[in-house]
Amino acid sequence: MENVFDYEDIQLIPAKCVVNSRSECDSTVSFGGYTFKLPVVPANMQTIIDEEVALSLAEGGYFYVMHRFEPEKRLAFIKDMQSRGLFASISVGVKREEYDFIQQLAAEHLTPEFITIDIAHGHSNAVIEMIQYIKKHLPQTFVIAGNVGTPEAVRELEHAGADATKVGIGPGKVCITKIKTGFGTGGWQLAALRWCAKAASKPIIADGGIRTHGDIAKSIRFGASMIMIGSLFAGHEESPGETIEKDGKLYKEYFGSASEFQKGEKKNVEGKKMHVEHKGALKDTLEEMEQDLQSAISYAGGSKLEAIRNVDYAIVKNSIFNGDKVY
Ligand SMILES: NC(=O)C1=CN([C@@H]2O[C@H](COP(=O)(O)OP(=O)(O)OC[C@H]3O[C@@H](n4cnc5c(N)ncnc54)[C@H](OP(=O)(O)O)[C@@H]3O)[C@@H](O)[C@H]2O)C=CC1
Ligand SMILES: Nc1nc2c(ncn2[C@@H]2O[C@H](COP(=O)(O)O)[C@@H](O)[C@H]2O)c(=O)[nH]1
Repeated sequence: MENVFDYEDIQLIPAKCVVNSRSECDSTVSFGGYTFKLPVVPANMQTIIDEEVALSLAEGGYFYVMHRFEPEKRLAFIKDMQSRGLFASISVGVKREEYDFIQQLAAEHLTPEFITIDIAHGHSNAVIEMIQYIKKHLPQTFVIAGNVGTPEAVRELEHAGADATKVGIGPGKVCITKIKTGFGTGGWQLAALRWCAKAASKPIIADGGIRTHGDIAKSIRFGASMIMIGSLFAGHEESPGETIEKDGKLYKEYFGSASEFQKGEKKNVEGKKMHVEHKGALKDTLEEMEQDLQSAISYAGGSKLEAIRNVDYAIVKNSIFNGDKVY
């Protein structure tokens, strides 16, 4: 791979401003037949989202993806969201019981608007078969498949019927895949995104490695339609992770979906737990993200998100760990 870089190695180059105020810039995005306030979605992880957070995001005009780690709650969740006139967006895995679940949804004529197939190594027959199964039984559902890190994988999943693919293997803040297996896009996630986006004919979700709000604009520049974020969304009042107090300061737990804390056992562990500083209300972070993105659009010389896609950029340095500690 040539031209390998990550978020911290890139600066976008400003173009002449065409607005008189940043408030004129429109950060909304069309995705899966809906328009959302931001091209950003909190990660489908158990310390990031629960039913309450999902509800407030959908009501507020934001995209969300519910996690898949309490499978018994999914049916009621879909019914509840749809009875409120909101979209239902859930996650599934690829094990046998997930096929039964899809069949049950079809039998009950319950069609979630979005289903995300959430697997560590998404370039696999298991995911291809699940895409095909969902498309056969729930043809109206918008299927997001992942995670992948190569153009071949994007093409294969799209060809199988995925409506969007999710790119990012190992760049996450609580990820240890890169250390335990030696594989992934950790340290070069932004370049991997660009590589995958060039092959994509459908939307791409950039997943993992976002450390600053500026990284959202950089993801857009390199081909993302939507950006999935975990660590920046951990630590809010509403975040489901446990709150702890240390030396008079409040923290919230954030653990990986492949960590022993999620799995309840030490088998194939590829995630860790950390504590992030308490950050206040989620809505304040979303508002700040919107303002920062509006500002980014103005620096891109436009008034809509698309303006960011065409800006020039400079590669400023190289680093392999994206600012993270190894453990
Ligand atoms: N984005 C990322 O970088 C990563 C994300 N994760 C997250 O962790 C959670 C758990 O993921 P995952 O372990 O895939 O889910 P599951 O534990 O549900 O595993 C899904 C299925 O895929 C099999 N499987 C998992 N990894 C591999 C592999 N490398 N090669 C072949 N088969 C495999 C599993 O079997 P078996 O367990 O027997 O192998 C199981 O049958 C997900 O939420 C995922 O998003 C995890 C790691 C990386
Ligand atoms: N390798 C692992 N990746 C994981 C795990 N749990 C979640 N994830 C991925 O991380 C992103 C969030 O990244 P962040 O940098 O924004 O914090 C999430 O969406 C998953 O794709 C895990 O246990 N191991």
